[in-house]
Amino acid sequence: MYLELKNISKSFGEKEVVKDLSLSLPKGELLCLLGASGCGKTTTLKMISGFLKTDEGQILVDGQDITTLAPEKRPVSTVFQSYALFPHMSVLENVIYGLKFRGIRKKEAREMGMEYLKIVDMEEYAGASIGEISGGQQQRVALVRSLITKPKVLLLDEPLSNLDAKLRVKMREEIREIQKKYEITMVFVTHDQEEAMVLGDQIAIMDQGKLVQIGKPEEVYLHPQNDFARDFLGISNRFTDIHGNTICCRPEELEFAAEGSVKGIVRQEEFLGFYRQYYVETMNHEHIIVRTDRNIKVEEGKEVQLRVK
Ligand SMILES: Nc1ncnc2c1ncn2[C@@H]1O[C@H](COP(=O)(O)OP(=O)(O)OP(=O)(O)O)[C@@H](O)[C@H]1O
Repeated sequence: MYLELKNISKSFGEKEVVKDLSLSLPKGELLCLLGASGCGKTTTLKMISGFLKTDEGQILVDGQDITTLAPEKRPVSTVFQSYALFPHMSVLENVIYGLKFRGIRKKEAREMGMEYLKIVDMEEYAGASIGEISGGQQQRVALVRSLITKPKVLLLDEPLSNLDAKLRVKMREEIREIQKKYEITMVFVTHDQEEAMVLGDQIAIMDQGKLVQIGKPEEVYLHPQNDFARDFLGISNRFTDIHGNTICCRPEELEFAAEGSVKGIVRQEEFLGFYRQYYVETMNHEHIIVRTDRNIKVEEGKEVQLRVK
């Protein structure tokens, strides 16, 4: 494995924020670290980058134990949520900043910088100041600034959270494309489940400092190991059927039927373009979300029965 976290833990005072966390990632894969606010994602990332010391455990990159190395000695680079670009420098100067400390001559560094700006289609902005470029463009600059030092592992801490919904989708596609093309090993922190599913070769779900499950998006979605993973990744229903059994299923796994396993009343209907979403209240006052083909139209207030497909 290329990146290995072995039983790492971190406490702040009495509070244990990361608890005995182990995970590994092959070279060239993108891992999405997914979890609710405060579950320890950023703390985990900071331990990999070296900005925080681990209390326990080991971190290995490409077989090298980096647990006690200073941040600048680690073959790791981070793209922060705030981008952390230098406002008084031009785009190009920002991109080549990290090369200064590597003994690369200015001329060569500038040539490299232009090459990297080309990757994200930004070479014409080389001389612009940071304030003159848009949020999406700043994101691109932050990305290539981290890539230019050729880190073995690139860490991204909610890098898209400052962008509007449309740009987020565009930028995540760009990041994925670059990641695949250059076979970069990445850890991408997000609390957006859709982002995690689209981007990740692997998804690691964290809860209260612990790893709940790690696997391919499909694996985690279709075979959640426990209730937390099921509820966290995608929408999940839990209700009691007419035989008294507890049923857990996804909205798309249910359909309206003449004779189903649960009865209820349609409380709300939503048209979402390529599907319809229904909110059904059962006789036991449990709430179920159902997603159907958009051609299936049921009036609000109607009594219905549902069946697991
Ligand atoms: N330097 C610190 N000192 C004390 N407590 C801290 C420190 N850094 C983080 N914490 C606490 O550790 C917990 C985990 O924080 P962390 O930033 O890792 O969470 P997160 O999963 O990245 O959350 P978010 O999605 O909101 O960024 C939080 O309760 C936070 O308040």
